[in-house]
Amino acid sequence: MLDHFFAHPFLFPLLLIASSCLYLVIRNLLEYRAITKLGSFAPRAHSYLPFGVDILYRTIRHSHNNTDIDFWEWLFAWSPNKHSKTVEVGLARQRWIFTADPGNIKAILATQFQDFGKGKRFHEDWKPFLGDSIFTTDGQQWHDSRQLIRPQFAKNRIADLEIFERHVERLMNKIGGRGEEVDIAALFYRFTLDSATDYLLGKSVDSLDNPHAEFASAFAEVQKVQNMITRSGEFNALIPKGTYWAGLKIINAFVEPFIEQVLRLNVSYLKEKTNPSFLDALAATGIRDRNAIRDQVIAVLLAGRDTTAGALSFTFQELSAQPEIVRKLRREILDKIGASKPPSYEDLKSMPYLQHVMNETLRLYPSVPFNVRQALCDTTLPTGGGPDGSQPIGILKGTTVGYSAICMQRREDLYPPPSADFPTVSKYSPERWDKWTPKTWTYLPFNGGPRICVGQQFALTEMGYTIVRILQRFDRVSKYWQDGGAQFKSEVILSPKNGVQVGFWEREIG
Ligand code: HEM
Repeated sequence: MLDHFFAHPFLFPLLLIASSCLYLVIRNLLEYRAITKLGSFAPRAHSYLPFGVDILYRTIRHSHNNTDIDFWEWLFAWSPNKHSKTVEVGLARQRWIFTADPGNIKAILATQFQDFGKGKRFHEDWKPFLGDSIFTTDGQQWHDSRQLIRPQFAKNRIADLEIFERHVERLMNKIGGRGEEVDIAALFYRFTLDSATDYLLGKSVDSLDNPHAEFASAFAEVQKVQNMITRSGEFNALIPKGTYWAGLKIINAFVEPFIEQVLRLNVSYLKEKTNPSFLDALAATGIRDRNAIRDQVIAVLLAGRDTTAGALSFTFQELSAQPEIVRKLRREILDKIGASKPPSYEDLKSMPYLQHVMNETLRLYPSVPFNVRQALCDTTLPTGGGPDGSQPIGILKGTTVGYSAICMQRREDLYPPPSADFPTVSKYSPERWDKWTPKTWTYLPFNGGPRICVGQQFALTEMGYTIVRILQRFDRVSKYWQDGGAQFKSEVILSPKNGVQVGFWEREIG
């Protein structure tokens, strides 16, 4: 037998290739049978190279050019039915589904919540940064974190606006009042870091006053590398991680003394404490595990900081381009509380135009534009399959499903036709909210279902408070940023690509 191999040197490699091909054919057949037993296939985006290498290259190119939205639209164009935005792709031998259909997103997030989760891979990739926190886990582990964290965002906890006042005052002191050019986005990122650390730990990192503070730089670096790790999937071992480990050391060294301090206090004292920080409140529940506390605090910091800063930045980008919105918003603010009194939680809620401005920002610029879930069992998605795109799609355990709030919220077919009251979808117009409410599951800046953003009210309060205080002091906003080109980038969280250069004009007193 061995003689044959030596006599025919190509026999062994040929046999190897043939058996690999046979294995692949059988595997694909079995997979095909399993999927068709559950439902249909979605229209497929074709690749012209093995393993979808051309599509992988396309993803990387679009991500590099900050045109991810164009990549998703390119994918959706493979669907023959223009009202179905669900397609599938084979990437590195894995089947991926991409969707911007409200029915499918509702299934992933709510009606079939148990079937889809963040998955093992996400947990592993994020473990060094966020451990076993609310952000990285599924099932019981996630549920326990959610139970622990949710009460900290109850109305009575977020209606205390003292913290925002402290930091917004500092923010405004960095803005000249004679139209001087300032990158307001850069200031908002420092402002939300300061207010979030103050709220979470009871002590701010004060990055508005010390922009190069070690913590701020370390946090930014860790986020950047984490994003690269997440995007590179199977190949993440190739990402250099030196600055990542160094950054984590700095973050932990900053947070740990606060944890040590709070753990020295007894639970009954913490329960009675007036104005407790998030950390105090966590420790008051009796939790004593240092790592668990650290993970939850960092997770909430990550979830709450860039999201709110980005949304504030886009708001002022749009306000600077449309002075009539600034005038109308100021009128509402002055009528409601005047030019100097800080707004209360109730004041903010009773300013409809302010609420419409924030809704409109999050419609065009949802902070988490692209998101992903993994099928935790064999299941289906309700729509997008079959020749006319109306059949359920069969989904096998482990399939990755990408879904996009930004693509869905920019779909013209999900809105009323344009009219005098309702401008085209791409226009920033808070007025459209006067007589219109989006159909359910078509507007999801905070996600939906059991995993809906736990900080939604905190975020809207912080944003509203900041907008009101700025417009009480300044009555005009000049636009210095340039039109054209990609205006945003999406490294997990959407942010303005080149900052937001504007100028503020202090109102004349007297
Ligand atoms: C404009 C501001 C914000 C937006 C648009 C936003 C949006 C979102 C979205 C889309 C998710 C779902 C992520 C996922 O499951 O994959 C989420 C989750 C979360 N958000 Fe927010 N967020 C904002 C601000 C905040 C703030 C200020 C906090 C806290 C201070 C916060 C805390 C959280 C937490 C802890 C989760 C995880 C919830 C869970 O998995 O159960 N967010 N947010």
